[in-house]
Amino acid sequence: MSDEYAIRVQDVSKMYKLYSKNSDRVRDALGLTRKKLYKEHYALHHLSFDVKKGETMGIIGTNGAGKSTILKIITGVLSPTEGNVQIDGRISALLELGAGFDMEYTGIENIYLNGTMIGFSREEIDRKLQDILDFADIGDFVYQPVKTYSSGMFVRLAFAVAINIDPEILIVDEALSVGDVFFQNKCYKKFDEFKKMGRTILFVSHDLSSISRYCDRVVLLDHGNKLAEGTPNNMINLYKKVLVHQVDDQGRDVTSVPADRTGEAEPAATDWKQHLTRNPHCTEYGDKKAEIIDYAVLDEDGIITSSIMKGSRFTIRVRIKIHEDVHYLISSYTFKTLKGTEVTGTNTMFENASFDYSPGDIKTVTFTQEMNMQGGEYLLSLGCTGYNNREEFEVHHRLYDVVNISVISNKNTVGFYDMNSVVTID
Ligand SMILES: Nc1ncnc2c1ncn2[C@@H]1O[C@H](COP(=O)(O)OP(=O)(O)OP(=O)(O)O)[C@@H](O)[C@H]1O
Repeated sequence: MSDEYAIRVQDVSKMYKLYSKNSDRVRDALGLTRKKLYKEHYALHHLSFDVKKGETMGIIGTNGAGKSTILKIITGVLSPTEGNVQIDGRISALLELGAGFDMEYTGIENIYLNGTMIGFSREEIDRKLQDILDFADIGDFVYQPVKTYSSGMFVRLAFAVAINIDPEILIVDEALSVGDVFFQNKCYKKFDEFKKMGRTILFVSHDLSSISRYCDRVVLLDHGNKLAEGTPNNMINLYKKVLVHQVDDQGRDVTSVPADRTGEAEPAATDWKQHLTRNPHCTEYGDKKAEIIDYAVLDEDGIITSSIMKGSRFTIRVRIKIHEDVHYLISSYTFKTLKGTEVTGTNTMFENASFDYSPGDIKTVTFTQEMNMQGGEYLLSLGCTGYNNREEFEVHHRLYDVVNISVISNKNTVGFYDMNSVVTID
């Protein structure tokens, strides 16, 4: 393999045999029949990509896309059905929580166990021990069996071992999401140091902000196939379309989404919401004198999506059917954190956007604004309320926490909101 590459994945396929009965598996294993007793399931299909030395490569894709499978093949935990993988450099992998750890052993014993598995001598591990303990920062718990650890402590120790044994290639699968934010921050700092030292990182995550912030290139997998490979932002945009089924198996756009930006007459019937996953725990109520019949969240390219890049303009669109004579109608939206704190929101009354309507009308309300919330997960609520002719407040239709919106960010500040400070230093 040329010196340029740390990892070369060449035409790798992984097929699992799926048996409908356990007895079929046994009969097949014992060679008792010539009949094919299983269905073939390809977790990976002719996958090829290269990771250059010094690169941070991300792998993204929906659940079951094959991300963990390719990492396990690269680290040698699984063997491919076809194809091959070439590695140049000492690998340290942080895959599933617990892989390579013995639950009955203490933290210290596991450090030695892992170190020796990777090929270090006891003396070498002795020299690294303090760094590992400092990084893990789990105090006296290192003397306890790891089965007593919380998942957070566990990942601290596992990451501390993985990163401090001086690997040339670091492979991380999602595990960081378990730690608290400060520990995550410490790990990402270590990533930066690592990158500066010219080391290679292969990184799987559902956290698109981290992918955007740390990766040089990204491979997008879907159902075991490589859909595309490219810059983080291009791949994240394509992934957002995969999430709402707007690409074919070659990564091409296949749906023209009806929520238009052209100002043409609105089509009578829309079904934007089918492109978004509705929160199964959404609370819905109201007298339905006016009803929210459809809604969409669109990114700056007019694509319906539940992931918005921080700093970009985006749109919330709501279609309301007016069933009865209502006096003063208000359409609103609110973003909340997953813990239920309201972060921001507005409505047509605050925005002085009153509108005329009559029973039987369908109105589309469009809110367009810049996404300035921090990277993270939020719940969007929509409302259609108003005042009757006695000036009493009425709730016509509310969809509380109807969709989960991810804000993707490669810069975070403190709190919920970014004031976009301009900093100068004299
Ligand atoms: N031991 C197994 N036997 C059969 N099928 C398997 C096995 N392990 C994984 N698969 C299948 O292989 C496919 C890829 O799985 P993999 O875990 O690599 O996906 P992933 O992209 O890492 O998903 P996630 O994001 O949910 O972790 C899935 O369809 C999964 O069901």
